[in-house]
Amino acid sequence: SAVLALAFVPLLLTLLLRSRHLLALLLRAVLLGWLRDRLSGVPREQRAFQYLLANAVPGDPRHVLSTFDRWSQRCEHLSCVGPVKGQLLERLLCERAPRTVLELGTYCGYGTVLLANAMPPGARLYTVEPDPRHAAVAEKVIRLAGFAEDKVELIVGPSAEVIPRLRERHGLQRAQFVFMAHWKRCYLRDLRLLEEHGLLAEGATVLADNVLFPGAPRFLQYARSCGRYRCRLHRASLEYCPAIPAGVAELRYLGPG
Ligand SMILES: C[S@@+](CC[C@H](N)C(=O)[O-])C[C@H]1O[C@@H](n2cnc3c(N)ncnc32)[C@H](O)[C@@H]1O
Repeated sequence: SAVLALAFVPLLLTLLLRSRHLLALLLRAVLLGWLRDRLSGVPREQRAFQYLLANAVPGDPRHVLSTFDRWSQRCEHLSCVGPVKGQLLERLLCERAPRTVLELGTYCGYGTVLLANAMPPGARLYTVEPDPRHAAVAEKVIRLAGFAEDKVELIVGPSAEVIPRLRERHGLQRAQFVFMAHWKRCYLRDLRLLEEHGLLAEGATVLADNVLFPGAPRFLQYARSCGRYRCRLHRASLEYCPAIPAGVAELRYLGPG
């Protein structure tokens, strides 16, 4: 049995070597974050906001974003879209100039600030976050970056409850740009909800983050096969982890068909 056990050593080493970046992420983002939360009694999102307050220039969205990036790269990992995929978002927003933008999954407001900064003048952004603690941080970050309620509206609640009442309660007739960055298992359900409630404008862009890792295979399969979208996959790396490959799906809504 000792010989058998020894035979597994190279296999184990190979597995460890291959998944070293994932293990490092797990250690940094989950274990260390949890430990710091317990020791300090302050959640990491609040710690990030304190860093922003001390270092970011109020009213300067670009500076707010770069301060966030510094925090995530040097101090603690945050699951924000980050600067690399952020460039793709900015480019698409510039090209498409949407008047109405919807973000699912606000977290600390990084993506919200990035989107709001790249939208054309007069455009309106609705962002949805179910966790009240994250929403409280995001609200402060959005206002710190200089965006008022008439430009960016933060809606607290889970997407499945918020989407059906977006029109009546929040006045969103149709979204021309949707950024999905919440739980991957909700992507397909929420895309279908947006379709059912007629909330996607014809030609709308739906950008879905991290569809390869952690991954949203059913969403991708639906988007590619239902005939309502033109799909493109942008290969990138996971936020603040250049060694972990990731992908962003860009969907162009062709109409109900
Ligand atoms: C990866 S973070 C979003 C990052 C953010 N878009 C950014 O770029 O800074 C995912 C967020 O989705 C939120 N979330 C989870 N389930 C959700 C749902 N059903 N509807 C809306 N947001 C959800 C989580 O609470 C978390 O804050």
